[in-house]
Amino acid sequence: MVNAAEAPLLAHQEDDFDDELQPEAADAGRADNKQQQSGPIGTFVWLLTLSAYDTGVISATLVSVRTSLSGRELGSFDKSIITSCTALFALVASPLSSILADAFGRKPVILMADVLFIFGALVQALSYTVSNMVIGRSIVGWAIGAASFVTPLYIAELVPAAHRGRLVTLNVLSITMGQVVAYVVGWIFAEYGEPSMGWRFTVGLGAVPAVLQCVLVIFMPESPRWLVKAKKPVEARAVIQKTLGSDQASSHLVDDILESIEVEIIEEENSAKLNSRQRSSHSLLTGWDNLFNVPKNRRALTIACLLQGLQQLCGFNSLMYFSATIFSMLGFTAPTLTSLSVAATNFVFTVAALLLIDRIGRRRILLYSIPFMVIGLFLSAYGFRSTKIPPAEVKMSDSMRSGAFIILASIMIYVASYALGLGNVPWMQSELFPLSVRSLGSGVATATNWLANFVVGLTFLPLMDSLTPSWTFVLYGIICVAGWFGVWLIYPETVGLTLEEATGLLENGWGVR
Ligand SMILES: O[C@H]1[C@H](O)[C@@H](O)[C@H](O)[C@@H](O)[C@H]1O
Repeated sequence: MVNAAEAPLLAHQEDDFDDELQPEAADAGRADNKQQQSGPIGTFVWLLTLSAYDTGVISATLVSVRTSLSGRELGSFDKSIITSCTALFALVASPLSSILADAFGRKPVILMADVLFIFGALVQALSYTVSNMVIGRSIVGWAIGAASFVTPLYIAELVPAAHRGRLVTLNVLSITMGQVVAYVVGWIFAEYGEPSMGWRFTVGLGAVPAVLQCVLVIFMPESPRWLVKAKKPVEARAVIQKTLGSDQASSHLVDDILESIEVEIIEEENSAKLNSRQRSSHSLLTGWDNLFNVPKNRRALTIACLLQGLQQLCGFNSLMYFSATIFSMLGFTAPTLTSLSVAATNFVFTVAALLLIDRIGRRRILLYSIPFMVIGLFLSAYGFRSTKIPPAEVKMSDSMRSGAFIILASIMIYVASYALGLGNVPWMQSELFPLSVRSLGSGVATATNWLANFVVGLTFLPLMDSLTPSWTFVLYGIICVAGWFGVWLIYPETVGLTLEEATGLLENGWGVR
């Protein structure tokens, strides 16, 4: 997802910048944060859960749809396409929305995403054929791609400096939280709703946070950074004044902040010009050239793509999307409730990770947690092997039940260890890149994430059918083992380093000692 890509980048870079230039400004910002957190921006940040609702909602939907689409039970192919088209369109939409956000501002793009969320939710809720559902999920994919890119960017540009550093944290938290909400809603409608209608409410409810966000956005200001870039300093000034709270913000402080934004934009433009002159190529290509041909940038990109690719290819989202399908196949009587444990464990251990990550370190937390993912995957493979999957009409025997519980327990081990490491660490990607290629590098790594997400969503059920469930889980286990060696070989520890030190590590090699 492009979501966390830009946010941490701006967070760190502007944190340092503001703190260096005007200590009092940063202090005032910090004091002001406490007020901001509970204000509209706090609400706004939590509305980020919006894009995640739509990734979590599919699990319960797939088992509740039954024959309401195209008048037949969904096959593996239907389920795979319905699920993965969302990731595919998100992948295309995020780079496009970054162009729109530069041309027209952040607010119009957020509004556009909200309209797409509402429209997509309605199309899904009113679908009577598989292809209509695919269209609805694809529209939502566009919305997710745009929202996950522009919302954190907008918040990062709007909130006072000291608040921004928390954005990576909040972002992953709100994603996993959105998935929990979607699972709970899915479960309630699957259990208590009218069988052929419940799922329609589950997907349709995706429109509600979008409507709320629309209303909120209309009253929020445009990003001051974008306004300065668009040569509208007077409007930018008014926004800064407003976000600082008019009583505290002396005009001196507002001028300082405005000036710092202007200086930064001029520096960016100058360095872009200089680069393109030095390399005598078109400026659009310079960034790419820098990213691929400067060894330390190439190393940073390799690491970021390895981590993002591994985050998806380890198979986690196949559980996020299909856990209810798996648990109903295993004969659990309330599969949507059982699968809620996946989303809830993911959320709880994400919270734990965020408390631990700065103490244990990124490299170390990955090296410790991935082996437990492998254990969880191999144990579930064993569980699947020793459990005969009962035909739908046959009641479960005790041995079947204990096999099913082994699978459930090992999936929990896997999910918890995923959430502790791989679920979070890749989103710290921006700290690997120097400023000149930070945004581009994070964007490419994020695209790798969506691409791998798409591949996993598309192939999971066909793999379960053709390879058997056991071998599918073994395959994910092997990918994790390979990934562990990759991390061990090339991912240096960056915890506790300044951004310059972190990017400096990759100057003459991988920086792994
Ligand atoms: O960091 C997030 C989180 O782990 C989510 O639970 C998962 O669905 C996303 O794909 C991932 O990017």
